[in-house]
Amino acid sequence: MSGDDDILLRAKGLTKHFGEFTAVDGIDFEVRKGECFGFLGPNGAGKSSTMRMVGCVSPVSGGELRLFDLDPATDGPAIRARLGSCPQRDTLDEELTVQENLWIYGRYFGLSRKEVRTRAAELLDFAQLSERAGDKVEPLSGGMKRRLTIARSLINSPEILLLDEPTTGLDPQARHVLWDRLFRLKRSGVTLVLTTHYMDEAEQLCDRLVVMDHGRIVAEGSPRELIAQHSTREVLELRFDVDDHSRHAEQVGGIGERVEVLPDRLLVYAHDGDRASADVHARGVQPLSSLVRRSTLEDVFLTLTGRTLVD
Ligand SMILES: Nc1ncnc2c1ncn2[C@@H]1O[C@H](COP(=O)(O)OP(=O)(O)OP(=O)(O)O)[C@@H](O)[C@H]1O
Repeated sequence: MSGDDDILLRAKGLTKHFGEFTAVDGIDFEVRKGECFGFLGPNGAGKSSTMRMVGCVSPVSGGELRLFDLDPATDGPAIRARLGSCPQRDTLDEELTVQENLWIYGRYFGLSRKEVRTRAAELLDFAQLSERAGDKVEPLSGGMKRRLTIARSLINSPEILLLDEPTTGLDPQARHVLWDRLFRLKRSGVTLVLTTHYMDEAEQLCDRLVVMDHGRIVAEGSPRELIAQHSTREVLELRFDVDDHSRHAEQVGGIGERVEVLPDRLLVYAHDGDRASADVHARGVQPLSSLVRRSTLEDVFLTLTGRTLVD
Protein backbone atom coordinates (compact mmCIF):
# COMPACT_ATOMS: atom_id res chain seq x y z
CA MET A 1 0.00 0.00 0.00
CA SER A 2 1.20 3.50 -0.74
CA GLY A 3 1.20 5.87 2.20
CA ASP A 4 0.06 9.50 2.05
CA ASP A 5 3.67 10.59 1.59
CA ASP A 6 3.49 9.05 -1.86
CA ILE A 7 0.77 11.40 -3.04
CA LEU A 8 2.34 14.23 -5.04
CA LEU A 9 -0.81 15.72 -6.45
CA ARG A 10 -4.24 15.93 -4.89
CA ALA A 11 -7.43 17.54 -6.22
CA LYS A 12 -10.76 17.77 -4.42
CA GLY A 13 -13.81 19.34 -6.04
CA LEU A 14 -11.48 20.99 -8.56
CA THR A 15 -13.46 23.37 -10.77
CA LYS A 16 -12.74 25.68 -13.71
CA HIS A 17 -15.22 28.24 -14.97
CA PHE A 18 -14.87 30.35 -18.09
CA GLY A 19 -17.54 32.99 -17.49
CA GLU A 20 -20.82 31.09 -17.22
CA PHE A 21 -19.33 27.94 -18.68
CA THR A 22 -18.00 25.18 -16.42
CA ALA A 23 -15.13 23.37 -18.16
CA VAL A 24 -14.09 21.29 -15.11
CA ASP A 25 -16.91 20.42 -12.79
CA GLY A 26 -15.72 19.47 -9.32
CA ILE A 27 -13.32 16.58 -9.90
CA ASP A 28 -11.35 14.55 -7.31
CA PHE A 29 -8.12 12.70 -8.05
CA GLU A 30 -4.75 11.82 -6.56
CA VAL A 31 -1.46 11.09 -8.29
CA ARG A 32 1.15 8.94 -6.55
CA LYS A 33 4.88 9.19 -6.85
CA GLY A 34 6.33 7.20 -9.74
CA GLU A 35 3.10 6.37 -11.52
CA CYS A 36 1.77 7.36 -14.89
CA PHE A 37 -1.64 8.90 -14.35
CA GLY A 38 -3.90 9.76 -17.27
CA PHE A 39 -6.94 11.82 -18.16
CA LEU A 40 -8.77 10.10 -21.02
CA GLY A 41 -11.66 11.81 -22.75
CA PRO A 42 -12.89 13.31 -26.03
CA ASN A 43 -12.14 16.84 -27.22
CA GLY A 44 -13.69 19.39 -24.91
CA ALA A 45 -13.93 17.04 -21.91
CA GLY A 46 -11.91 19.45 -19.76
CA LYS A 47 -8.56 17.64 -19.80
CA SER A 48 -6.42 20.61 -20.90
CA SER A 49 -8.20 22.96 -18.52
CA THR A 50 -7.35 20.54 -15.70
CA MET A 51 -3.72 20.28 -16.82
CA ARG A 52 -3.36 24.04 -17.00
CA MET A 53 -4.54 24.37 -13.41
CA VAL A 54 -2.17 21.59 -12.33
CA GLY A 55 0.66 23.32 -14.22
CA CYS A 56 -0.07 26.54 -12.26
CA VAL A 57 -0.69 28.53 -15.45
CA SER A 58 -4.46 28.88 -15.03
CA PRO A 59 -6.05 29.82 -11.69
CA VAL A 60 -8.36 27.39 -9.93
CA SER A 61 -11.99 28.57 -9.92
CA GLY A 62 -13.10 26.31 -7.07
CA GLY A 63 -12.18 23.31 -4.96
CA GLU A 64 -8.74 22.35 -3.72
CA LEU A 65 -5.53 21.59 -5.55
CA ARG A 66 -2.23 20.66 -3.91
CA LEU A 67 1.06 19.70 -5.52
CA PHE A 68 3.83 18.55 -3.19
CA ASP A 69 1.46 19.74 -0.43
CA LEU A 70 1.74 23.28 -1.83
CA ASP A 71 -1.06 25.54 -3.06
CA PRO A 72 -0.75 26.86 -6.65
CA ALA A 73 -2.50 30.09 -5.61
CA THR A 74 0.30 31.02 -3.21
CA ASP A 75 3.25 28.79 -4.12
CA GLY A 76 3.11 28.79 -7.94
CA PRO A 77 6.83 29.47 -8.55
CA ALA A 78 7.96 26.85 -5.98
CA ILE A 79 5.68 24.25 -7.60
CA ARG A 80 6.67 25.16 -11.15
CA ALA A 81 10.34 24.70 -10.27
CA ARG A 82 9.56 21.01 -9.56
CA LEU A 83 7.32 20.48 -12.61
CA GLY A 84 7.99 19.89 -16.27
CA SER A 85 5.27 20.83 -18.69
CA CYS A 86 4.84 19.71 -22.25
CA PRO A 87 2.02 21.66 -23.90
CA GLN A 88 -0.33 20.34 -26.58
CA ARG A 89 1.37 22.36 -29.31
CA ASP A 90 5.13 22.59 -29.67
CA THR A 91 6.37 26.03 -28.66
CA LEU A 92 9.96 25.61 -29.81
CA ASP A 93 11.95 28.48 -31.23
CA GLU A 94 12.28 27.32 -34.84
CA GLU A 95 14.93 29.92 -35.67
CA LEU A 96 17.32 28.43 -33.12
CA THR A 97 19.16 25.14 -33.22
CA VAL A 98 18.04 22.06 -31.35
CA GLN A 99 20.59 22.51 -28.57
CA GLU A 100 20.08 26.28 -28.32
CA ASN A 101 16.43 25.63 -27.51
CA LEU A 102 17.56 23.60 -24.49
CA TRP A 103 20.31 26.03 -23.45
CA ILE A 104 17.93 29.01 -23.38
CA TYR A 105 15.40 27.10 -21.32
CA GLY A 106 18.05 25.89 -18.90
CA ARG A 107 19.31 29.43 -18.36
CA TYR A 108 15.71 30.51 -17.71
CA PHE A 109 15.60 27.92 -14.91
CA GLY A 110 18.78 29.37 -13.43
CA LEU A 111 21.25 26.64 -14.45
CA SER A 112 24.83 27.78 -14.97
CA ARG A 113 26.27 27.78 -18.49
CA LYS A 114 28.26 24.63 -17.69
CA GLU A 115 25.28 22.83 -16.10
CA VAL A 116 23.09 23.72 -19.06
CA ARG A 117 25.56 22.24 -21.56
CA THR A 118 25.90 18.99 -19.61
CA ARG A 119 22.17 18.63 -19.02
CA ALA A 120 21.32 19.50 -22.64
CA ALA A 121 23.74 16.84 -23.93
CA GLU A 122 22.16 14.21 -21.64
CA LEU A 123 18.66 15.18 -22.71
CA LEU A 124 19.51 15.16 -26.42
CA ASP A 125 20.88 11.66 -25.94
CA PHE A 126 17.66 10.67 -24.16
CA ALA A 127 15.55 12.21 -26.93
CA GLN A 128 17.68 10.51 -29.62
CA LEU A 129 18.53 13.90 -31.10
CA SER A 130 22.28 14.16 -30.43
CA GLU A 131 23.07 14.00 -34.11
CA ARG A 132 20.75 16.93 -34.79
CA ALA A 133 22.07 19.09 -31.93
CA GLY A 134 23.46 21.82 -34.21
CA ASP A 135 20.60 21.76 -36.75
CA LYS A 136 17.80 24.28 -36.91
CA VAL A 137 14.49 23.08 -35.44
CA GLU A 138 12.31 24.04 -38.39
CA PRO A 139 13.07 21.07 -40.71
CA LEU A 140 12.75 18.40 -37.97
CA SER A 141 9.92 15.86 -38.23
CA GLY A 142 6.86 16.15 -36.00
CA GLY A 143 8.10 13.28 -33.84
CA MET A 144 11.53 14.89 -33.38
CA LYS A 145 9.98 18.21 -32.41
CA ARG A 146 7.82 16.47 -29.82
CA ARG A 147 10.84 14.68 -28.38
CA LEU A 148 12.70 17.99 -28.24
CA THR A 149 9.75 19.62 -26.46
CA ILE A 150 9.80 16.79 -23.91
CA ALA A 151 13.58 17.08 -23.51
CA ARG A 152 13.16 20.81 -22.94
CA SER A 153 10.49 20.23 -20.28
CA LEU A 154 12.97 17.98 -18.44
CA ILE A 155 15.77 20.56 -18.24
CA ASN A 156 15.04 21.33 -14.58
CA SER A 157 14.95 17.59 -13.63
CA PRO A 158 11.25 17.77 -12.65
CA GLU A 159 9.61 15.33 -10.24
CA ILE A 160 6.34 15.45 -12.20
CA LEU A 161 6.12 15.77 -15.97
CA LEU A 162 2.80 17.03 -17.38
CA LEU A 163 2.08 15.98 -20.94
CA ASP A 164 -0.96 17.39 -22.74
CA GLU A 165 -1.86 15.09 -25.66
CA PRO A 166 1.79 14.01 -26.16
CA THR A 167 1.33 12.16 -29.44
CA THR A 168 -1.53 13.97 -31.18
CA GLY A 169 -0.73 14.43 -34.85
CA LEU A 170 2.16 11.95 -34.92
CA ASP A 171 2.33 8.92 -37.20
CA PRO A 172 2.21 5.45 -35.59
CA GLN A 173 5.98 4.89 -35.67
CA ALA A 174 6.74 8.28 -34.13
CA ARG A 175 4.14 7.58 -31.43
CA HIS A 176 5.84 4.30 -30.52
CA VAL A 177 9.25 5.96 -30.28
CA LEU A 178 7.76 8.57 -27.98
CA TRP A 179 5.99 5.96 -25.82
CA ASP A 180 9.32 4.18 -25.44
CA ARG A 181 10.96 7.41 -24.19
CA LEU A 182 8.10 7.98 -21.74
CA PHE A 183 8.46 4.41 -20.40
CA ARG A 184 12.14 5.11 -19.77
CA LEU A 185 11.35 8.32 -17.96
CA LYS A 186 8.89 6.54 -15.74
CA ARG A 187 11.44 3.84 -14.97
CA SER A 188 13.88 6.55 -13.97
CA GLY A 189 11.39 7.68 -11.31
CA VAL A 190 9.64 10.64 -12.95
CA THR A 191 5.91 10.80 -12.24
CA LEU A 192 3.94 11.28 -15.45
CA VAL A 193 0.57 12.98 -15.74
CA LEU A 194 -0.89 13.00 -19.23
CA THR A 195 -4.03 13.73 -21.15
CA THR A 196 -5.03 11.80 -24.22
CA HIS A 197 -8.02 11.02 -26.36
CA TYR A 198 -6.29 7.90 -27.69
CA MET A 199 -7.43 4.84 -25.82
CA ASP A 200 -4.40 2.83 -26.98
CA GLU A 201 -2.09 5.47 -25.54
CA ALA A 202 -3.92 5.36 -22.21
CA GLU A 203 -3.76 1.56 -22.19
CA GLN A 204 -0.07 1.49 -23.09
CA LEU A 205 1.19 4.12 -20.70
CA CYS A 206 -1.13 4.66 -17.76
CA ASP A 207 -1.00 2.78 -14.48
CA ARG A 208 -4.21 4.53 -13.47
CA LEU A 209 -6.51 6.91 -15.24
CA VAL A 210 -9.72 8.82 -14.99
CA VAL A 211 -12.21 8.91 -17.83
CA MET A 212 -13.55 12.45 -18.33
CA ASP A 213 -16.64 13.67 -20.12
CA HIS A 214 -18.26 17.12 -19.99
CA GLY A 215 -15.93 18.30 -17.23
CA ARG A 216 -16.67 15.35 -14.94
CA ILE A 217 -14.92 12.12 -14.04
CA VAL A 218 -17.10 9.22 -15.10
CA ALA A 219 -14.78 6.36 -14.09
CA GLU A 220 -11.42 5.76 -12.46
CA GLY A 221 -9.01 2.81 -12.21
CA SER A 222 -6.27 0.96 -14.02
CA PRO A 223 -6.99 0.18 -17.69
CA ARG A 224 -7.53 -3.45 -16.72
CA GLU A 225 -9.91 -2.59 -13.86
CA LEU A 226 -11.91 -0.20 -16.01
CA ILE A 227 -12.36 -2.79 -18.73
CA ALA A 228 -13.32 -5.49 -16.20
CA GLN A 229 -15.84 -3.18 -14.51
CA HIS A 230 -17.43 -1.54 -17.53
CA SER A 231 -17.15 -3.92 -20.44
CA THR A 232 -17.19 -7.59 -21.36
CA ARG A 233 -14.00 -9.55 -21.90
CA GLU A 234 -14.48 -9.66 -25.68
CA VAL A 235 -16.31 -7.81 -28.41
CA LEU A 236 -17.65 -9.19 -31.67
CA GLU A 237 -17.54 -6.55 -34.41
CA LEU A 238 -19.94 -7.10 -37.31
CA ARG A 239 -19.94 -5.09 -40.53
CA PHE A 240 -22.67 -5.25 -43.17
CA ASP A 241 -22.74 -3.97 -46.74
CA VAL A 242 -25.77 -1.76 -46.12
CA ASP A 243 -25.99 1.20 -43.79
CA ASP A 244 -29.01 -0.09 -41.92
CA HIS A 245 -27.16 -1.43 -38.93
CA SER A 246 -30.19 -0.94 -36.65
CA ARG A 247 -32.11 -3.65 -38.52
CA HIS A 248 -29.23 -6.07 -38.04
CA ALA A 249 -29.06 -5.08 -34.37
CA GLU A 250 -32.58 -6.46 -33.97
CA GLN A 251 -31.52 -9.71 -35.65
CA VAL A 252 -28.69 -10.27 -33.16
CA GLY A 253 -30.64 -9.00 -30.14
CA GLY A 254 -30.14 -11.13 -27.03
CA ILE A 255 -26.74 -12.46 -28.11
CA GLY A 256 -23.97 -11.62 -25.64
CA GLU A 257 -24.50 -9.07 -22.88
CA ARG A 258 -25.59 -6.16 -25.09
CA VAL A 259 -25.39 -4.79 -28.62
CA GLU A 260 -24.16 -1.33 -29.60
CA VAL A 261 -24.96 0.23 -32.99
CA LEU A 262 -22.25 2.44 -34.53
CA PRO A 263 -22.56 4.17 -37.91
CA ASP A 264 -20.34 1.64 -39.63
CA ARG A 265 -20.64 -1.50 -37.48
CA LEU A 266 -22.39 -3.43 -34.76
CA LEU A 267 -20.63 -4.29 -31.54
CA VAL A 268 -21.81 -7.38 -29.67
CA TYR A 269 -20.44 -7.32 -26.12
CA ALA A 270 -19.81 -10.89 -24.99
CA HIS A 271 -17.48 -12.65 -22.59
CA ASP A 272 -16.95 -15.35 -25.23
CA GLY A 273 -16.76 -13.69 -28.65
CA ASP A 274 -16.43 -16.92 -30.66
CA ARG A 275 -19.56 -18.28 -29.05
CA ALA A 276 -21.42 -15.04 -29.87
CA SER A 277 -20.16 -15.27 -33.44
CA ALA A 278 -21.47 -18.86 -33.72
CA ASP A 279 -24.85 -17.69 -32.33
CA VAL A 280 -25.00 -14.91 -34.94
CA HIS A 281 -24.35 -17.35 -37.77
CA ALA A 282 -26.86 -19.85 -36.34
CA ARG A 283 -29.54 -17.16 -36.77
CA GLY A 284 -28.73 -16.95 -40.47
CA VAL A 285 -27.32 -13.42 -40.17
CA GLN A 286 -24.59 -12.91 -42.76
CA PRO A 287 -22.27 -10.01 -42.02
CA LEU A 288 -19.73 -8.84 -44.57
CA SER A 289 -17.03 -9.26 -41.95
CA SER A 290 -16.90 -10.48 -38.40
CA LEU A 291 -14.06 -10.00 -35.94
CA VAL A 292 -13.58 -10.99 -32.31
CA ARG A 293 -11.31 -8.72 -30.28
CA ARG A 294 -10.61 -7.95 -26.64
CA SER A 295 -12.45 -5.07 -25.00
CA THR A 296 -10.59 -1.75 -24.90
CA LEU A 297 -10.96 1.56 -23.10
CA GLU A 298 -12.90 2.77 -26.15
CA ASP A 299 -15.58 0.24 -25.19
CA VAL A 300 -15.50 1.48 -21.61
CA PHE A 301 -16.07 5.02 -22.85
CA LEU A 302 -18.88 3.92 -25.16
CA THR A 303 -20.58 2.02 -22.32
CA LEU A 304 -20.30 4.96 -19.93
CA THR A 305 -21.30 7.78 -22.28
CA GLY A 306 -23.00 6.20 -25.29
CA ARG A 307 -20.44 7.89 -27.55
CA THR A 308 -17.10 6.99 -29.07
CA LEU A 309 -14.00 8.95 -28.12
CA VAL A 310 -13.75 10.48 -31.59
CA ASP A 311 -17.42 11.60 -31.91
N1 LIG B 1 -10.06 30.06 -22.37
C1 LIG B 1 -11.26 29.52 -22.55
N2 LIG B 1 -12.38 30.28 -22.63
C2 LIG B 1 -13.60 29.74 -22.81
N3 LIG B 1 -13.83 28.40 -22.93
C3 LIG B 1 -12.77 27.60 -22.86
C4 LIG B 1 -11.43 28.09 -22.67
N4 LIG B 1 -10.59 27.04 -22.65
C5 LIG B 1 -11.34 25.93 -22.80
N5 LIG B 1 -12.65 26.26 -22.94
C6 LIG B 1 -13.77 25.35 -23.12
O1 LIG B 1 -13.75 24.41 -22.07
C7 LIG B 1 -14.10 23.12 -22.53
C8 LIG B 1 -13.01 22.15 -22.14
O2 LIG B 1 -11.85 22.45 -22.91
P1 LIG B 1 -10.48 21.68 -22.72
O3 LIG B 1 -9.51 22.26 -23.69
O4 LIG B 1 -10.14 21.65 -21.30
O5 LIG B 1 -10.91 20.23 -23.18
P2 LIG B 1 -9.99 19.00 -23.57
O6 LIG B 1 -10.62 17.82 -22.97
O7 LIG B 1 -8.59 19.28 -23.23
O8 LIG B 1 -10.12 18.95 -25.13
P3 LIG B 1 -8.98 19.16 -26.24
O9 LIG B 1 -8.39 17.83 -26.43
O10 LIG B 1 -9.78 19.64 -27.42
O11 LIG B 1 -8.04 20.20 -25.68
C9 LIG B 1 -14.32 23.23 -24.02
O12 LIG B 1 -15.72 23.36 -24.27
C10 LIG B 1 -13.61 24.52 -24.40
O13 LIG B 1 -14.23 25.15 -25.48
